[in-house]
Amino acid sequence: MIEAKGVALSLGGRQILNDINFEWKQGAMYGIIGPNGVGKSTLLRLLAGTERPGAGEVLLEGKAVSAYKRKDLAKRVAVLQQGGLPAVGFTVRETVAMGRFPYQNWLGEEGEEGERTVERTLRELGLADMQDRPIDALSGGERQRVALAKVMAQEPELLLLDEPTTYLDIGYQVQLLDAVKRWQAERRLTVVAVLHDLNLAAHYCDELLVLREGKIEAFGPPSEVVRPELIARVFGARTVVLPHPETGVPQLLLLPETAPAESRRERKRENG
Ligand SMILES: Nc1ncnc2c1ncn2[C@@H]1O[C@H](COP(=O)(O)OP(=O)(O)OP(=O)(O)O)[C@@H](O)[C@H]1O
Repeated sequence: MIEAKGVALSLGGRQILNDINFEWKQGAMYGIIGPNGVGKSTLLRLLAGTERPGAGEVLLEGKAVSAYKRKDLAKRVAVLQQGGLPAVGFTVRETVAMGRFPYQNWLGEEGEEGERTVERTLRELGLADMQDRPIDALSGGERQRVALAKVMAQEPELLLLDEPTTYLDIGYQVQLLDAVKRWQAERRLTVVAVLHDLNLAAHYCDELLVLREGKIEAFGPPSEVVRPELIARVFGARTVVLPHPETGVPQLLLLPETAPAESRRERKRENG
């Protein structure tokens, strides 16, 4: 349902992405991973239609993303970006209701269906109790939940997430991704997420796309992609990969050059 065909893009005279091809189906969760500056957010912008490819095309349901009218595209595609909320002056409820803009008439009205969707979304994300609070009086984690609620209220078929867990503590990270995953399963939503945390990516994504030097280095389920050789080639980091003791999902442990102080002390004791 979302396809990239020979997509290439140069920015500022530099080739950022080249020969990107994939065909992603409805209802799955895809992760985009790769080192800093490799073009992950750029690829997300191409999928969202906010950037146009220099060559090739991005197709949504067989039609070029750029050929959709703005409101039609917004009914199908929602983007959760860092800092994607208005700065001040709106309550939680008003902010979530902004997600309904593709369904409103030119007076900004929609009727009962919109109200019901906002209510349900506030409830599902545990925001009902704080719906009248101004968003500038919320913590970073709470704001991120409001941002997710806003895109959920948009009821898209395709949800694009750009590093959604940055700045969130581990509790909020899991809570946010669990909410996305639940929603994805219930509504056969397609999710594409740029994630830096490879362990979270392996847990939540059905398939991972690995970018290296502007091209697709690997694509497949986490069990095929999260391997020490590939991680070393792409990120230049030494790692150990172990199956999660409860889920079996591959999880990475970093192997820094310097041993931690505790294990140095341990070895010293062993050596007398
Ligand atoms: N408007 C622009 N003009 C010129 N270069 C740009 C522009 N936008 C992005 N770039 C460059 O394109 C490259 C890819 O940027 P992008 O933000 O897509 O990387 P990323 O993989 O998401 O990085 P990170 O992991 O650091 O967030 C970077 O080198 C960036 O400096």
